[in-house]
Amino acid sequence: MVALAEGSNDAEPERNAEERPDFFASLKLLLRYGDGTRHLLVVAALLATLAVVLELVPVWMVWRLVVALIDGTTGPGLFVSHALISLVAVVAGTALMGIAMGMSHVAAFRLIHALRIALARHLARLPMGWFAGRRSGRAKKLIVDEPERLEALVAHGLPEGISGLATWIAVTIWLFVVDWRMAIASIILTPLAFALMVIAMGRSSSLIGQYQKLSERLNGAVVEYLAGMAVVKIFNRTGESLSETVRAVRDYTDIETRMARQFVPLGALFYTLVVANITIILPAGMGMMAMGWIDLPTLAFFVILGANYSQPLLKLFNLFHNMAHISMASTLIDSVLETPEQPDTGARTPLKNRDIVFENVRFGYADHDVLHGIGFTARDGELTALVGPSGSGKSTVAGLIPRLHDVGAGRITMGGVDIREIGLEQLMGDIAFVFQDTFLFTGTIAENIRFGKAQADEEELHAAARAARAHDFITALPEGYETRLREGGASLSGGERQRIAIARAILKDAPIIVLDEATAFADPDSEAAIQEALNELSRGRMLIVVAHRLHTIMNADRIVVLDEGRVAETGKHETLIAEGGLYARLWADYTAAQAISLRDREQEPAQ
Ligand SMILES: Nc1ncnc2c1ncn2[C@@H]1O[C@H](COP(=O)(O)OP(=O)(O)OP(=O)(O)O)[C@@H](O)[C@H]1O
Repeated sequence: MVALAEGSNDAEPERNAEERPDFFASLKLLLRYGDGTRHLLVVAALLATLAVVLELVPVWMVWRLVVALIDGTTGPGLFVSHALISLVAVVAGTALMGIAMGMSHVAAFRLIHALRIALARHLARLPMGWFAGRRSGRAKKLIVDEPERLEALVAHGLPEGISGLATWIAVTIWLFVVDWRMAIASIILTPLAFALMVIAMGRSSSLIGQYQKLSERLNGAVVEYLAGMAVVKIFNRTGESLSETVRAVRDYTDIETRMARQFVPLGALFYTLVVANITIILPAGMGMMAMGWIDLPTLAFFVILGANYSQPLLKLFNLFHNMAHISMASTLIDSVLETPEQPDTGARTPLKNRDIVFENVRFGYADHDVLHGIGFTARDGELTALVGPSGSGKSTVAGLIPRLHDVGAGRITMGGVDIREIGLEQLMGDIAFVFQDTFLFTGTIAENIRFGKAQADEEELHAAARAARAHDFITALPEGYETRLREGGASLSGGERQRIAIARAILKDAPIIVLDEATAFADPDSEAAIQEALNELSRGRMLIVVAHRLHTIMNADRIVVLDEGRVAETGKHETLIAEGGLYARLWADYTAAQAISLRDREQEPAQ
């Protein structure tokens, strides 16, 4: 079978990115999204360098005092002045480092903010196929957790690393100017330390792909466990349902431990070698002094300064330790931002009408084909109904109209133009979509309805809610339109949520409404209210309805009957009934089910 999945190709670059981190990805992000942060970072690095130099002043002062002691030129004044200079240098150094850190943190937070916004915007422009198969925990991790990792690099790593390195290079040059042989003795361990650190980073980055997958699995497992809490409780399956979460936690701990085991021994050696140069300086210096190559003050200079000046490099330890994580996060962010958006011509296309025509449309989700050559016409201003057995592809057909997915083959036209040629803004402006599973955001009811038209005033808002038969139940709530909804609108009934979604669509006032009818509502009153709301919605508009309750579409201008991803029949209710085909069978089943439910309802009071 031909795979028609439109989203499957988009997933590839990111999947590859999961395997190995790109150590330059953070830099790439910083260059691309770091507007307003780069100058802060340059100043922060300069201030931090100055601070590190100032931190070395007391060491220099101690050396001068030692030299004075050796020369016998000390006096109380010298001690006091050197102590004062050291004090001023330490205070100034601490203050400058504080300012530098403040600036680098501001830069980091700006960058993280810019990345989160860019990710959120970009995700909204990706084809829905990209999201298929990705657990919601993963998307949350991508926007919330991954950018956070850059804080360690931008706020700490860059200023501390640059200042540490700059000072180290400057002091090394100074050491060479004083005595090149002793300078070699002072620095000989440092390149070794860095070589070990590079090996340690290589080791931990070999596991980072696995780490990434397990940490996403953990996020997904926890999010799902919490979201499915009601089911877990009802089926009393706390133990079993926890097992996936427990496994995810255990595997995550294992990989963290393995990474630490790979990194820590070499990392600890780095730490030791950076501070161990005194063990070379002392014996080498004593030997050279014995041979008369250097004098005592020079030895003192190297013992005091040479042994201390590499210390700022230790601040790089944490950065190196986290570098694999940071680079992996940046690589993932970069690969998502590089994923091509849903194609959009951006064109404003004049249309002669809004007839929607499916021409031999084929489509499949990632793992299987669902539509096999769909063809039908939904005329402007008419009510077209999509009906068929469960799983026949009705919701999929409806979702193709606002391009939630793009067709695999064939085409869909509006007013004679392929909908992929029409700019998304124009297409989305023309279509309002009411989903089967209404999603309401955390926020007030008013905000949720205004999702249809952000600038709508109160009058328009109430009019839309009235038309959607939602006004009465909203005003009956203690806080009315200002009632805050929890995530997904969990505090409302299914019917109430659907009516808010319809109010949203009415407020949007789009000429085409695509409605994926919810399969069941809690009570007949609610169902009647929704029916009225739908009638209101269809007034003067073109309506395409995925219908389950067939009496709602008896008057449809055209009923398209789907069966296993194909159009089985098309026509009006009476004609289709007369033909005695699939629709007639569906109608017979539906009316029989209605009769049973009516009988049950009539019997209820007697029980
Ligand atoms: N997001 C998805 N990813 C993968 N497969 C999907 C997805 N959505 C639907 N399907 C599959 O596509 C087929 C058609 O589903 P669709 O929801 O379009 O049917 P339907 O006629 O609307 O069903 P129902 O009346 O039960 O809502 C089914 O086999 C379903 O399992």
